[in-house]
Amino acid sequence: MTTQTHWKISPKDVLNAGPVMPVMVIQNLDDAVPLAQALVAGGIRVLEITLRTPIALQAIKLISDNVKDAIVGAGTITTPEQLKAAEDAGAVFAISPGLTPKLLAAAQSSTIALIPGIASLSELMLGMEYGLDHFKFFPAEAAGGIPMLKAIAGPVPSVTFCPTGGISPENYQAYLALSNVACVGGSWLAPADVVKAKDWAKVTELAQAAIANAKTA
Ligand SMILES: O=C(O)C(=O)C[C@H](O)[C@H](O)COP(=O)(O)O
Repeated sequence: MTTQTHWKISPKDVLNAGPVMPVMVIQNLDDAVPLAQALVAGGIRVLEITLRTPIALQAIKLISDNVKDAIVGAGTITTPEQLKAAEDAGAVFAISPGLTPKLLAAAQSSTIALIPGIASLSELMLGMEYGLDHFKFFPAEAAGGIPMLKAIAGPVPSVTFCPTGGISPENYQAYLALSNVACVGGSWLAPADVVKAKDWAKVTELAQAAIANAKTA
């Protein structure tokens, strides 16, 4: 198995840093630092900033430079060019919704960790051929949810997942209880309306609740 010893952080450390990973869609650059600070204040260190908005790379740079306890990752990475841009902006890991041989190959020579998404056994096996054993499971609910993860644990027990897509306060504890799940991802931790209202206290409250309820899972 190839090991990515040159990555700034290991996918294992990213997925084990906490039970929940917020999927952040930042529309206004002014929101980037206060939103990240609010999540960190609530006990969440690993942040996924999606490349869904034009200012996402600037947001990654601002948060990396100004929120010292945050472990900053870029989401929605689909190409080697985006991986490079995320690396240049200061992200220490990248998450992709899926995987391609081109992206997997580019990650081998990147300094930042790639946590690619899979939704099938063949995609998983392709990622494993590149030495990976930590993946996003996306879109979790639509791609088979908990029964799918339990089924994968049969033939491939050595792989760990961060299920994302359709995860909510109602179902995340059941995912966390699975042997092959280290954390879950979701946009519910940074809801668009709460961010728009700049209600940072609410963001901290959501983070604290997610962590506290994960412990009782
Ligand atoms: O943009 C990306 O990088 C993605 O891959 C998708 C996100 O992780 C999910 O869309 C989050 O799903 P929800 O929590 O159901 O909103």
